[in-house]
Amino acid sequence: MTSESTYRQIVRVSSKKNRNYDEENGKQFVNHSVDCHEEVVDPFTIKRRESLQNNVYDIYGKVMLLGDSGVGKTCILMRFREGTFLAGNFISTVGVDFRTKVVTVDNTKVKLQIWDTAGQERFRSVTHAYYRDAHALLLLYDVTNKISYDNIRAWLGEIREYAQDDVVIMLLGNKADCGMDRAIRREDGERLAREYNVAFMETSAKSGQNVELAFVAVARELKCRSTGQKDTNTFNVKDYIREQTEKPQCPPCTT
Ligand SMILES: Nc1nc2c(ncn2[C@@H]2O[C@H](COP(=O)(O)OP(=O)(O)OP(=O)(O)O)[C@@H](O)[C@H]2O)c(=O)[nH]1
Repeated sequence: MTSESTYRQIVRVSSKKNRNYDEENGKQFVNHSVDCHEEVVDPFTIKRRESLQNNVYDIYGKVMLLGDSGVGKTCILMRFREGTFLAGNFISTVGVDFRTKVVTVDNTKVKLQIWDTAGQERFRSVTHAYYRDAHALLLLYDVTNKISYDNIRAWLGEIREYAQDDVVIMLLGNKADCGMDRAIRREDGERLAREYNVAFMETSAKSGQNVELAFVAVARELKCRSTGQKDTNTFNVKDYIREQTEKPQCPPCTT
C-alpha cells in the first residue's frame, strides 16, 4: 500500500491581513501574510489541482515531438512532465498521445500541449494529420544512432510539406549521456541545424540535460511571437541559452 507521505503537499490554506502601526510615520498599515501547512491529500485531489493549474494560462502552444522510433521522444516528455526517466523498458508509442504542462516565462503562463508521436513508419500517415496546427516541433535524433541522424533530412522534408511555414523547429540530439556509444558529434548536429536554419541542442532524457531548457526556450519563443516582441520568425536558441547561463537560475516552472 502507498504510504500517506507520498501524497504530502505544501498548500496555502489562508491569507491573513494584520493591521500594524508604523510609529515613525504615525500611520497604520496592512501587512498581508500567508499561512502554509503540510496537508495529506489523495492522488485524485493532486490530479484535480494539477488540472486546475493547467487551465490557468495566458498563451497556448501545441508542440509535437518527432523523430525515428527509439530516439527518446516519450522519455523526453516524461522527463519534462514528470521529472522521471523510463530506463530500459522500451515500449514503442502507438499513434499519438499528448500531455500538457504550463511553464512560466517572465510572468506569462504558457500552456504547452505536447504531442508524443509514434516514430515508426507505419504510423506516419496518422501523425501527418497533427502537423498542420502545431506551433512548434521538437525533432529528435539519437546521438548513438547514425541512421536516426541521417533521417533528419527526410523528417525536415515532411515538416516542410505538412507543417505551417512559420512553425518553430528545434533539432535535439538526444541520449547525450551515452559518451562511449556516441556516433554523432555535437558539431555534426550543429552543422545540420545551421544548414536548415533551425535551433539545436543536445539533450538527455536520462540525466535531464537541457530538457527543461528546450521546452522553456520554445515557450519563450511562442510568447515572443504572440506578443509581437519579434519581427522575425528565426528561432535563435542561443539567445535563450545565453540568457539562462547569465541569469541566476529561475524557480522551477509550475505544472
Ligand atoms: N541512455 C539514454 N537512453 C535513453 C534516453 N532517452 C531514451 N532512452 C532509451 O531509449 C529507448 C527508447 O525511448 P523512447 O522514449 O520510448 O523512444 P521513442 O522515440 O518514443 O520511440 P517510439 O515511441 O517508437 O517512436 C528506451 O529504452 C529509453 O530508455 C536518453 O536520454 N539516454
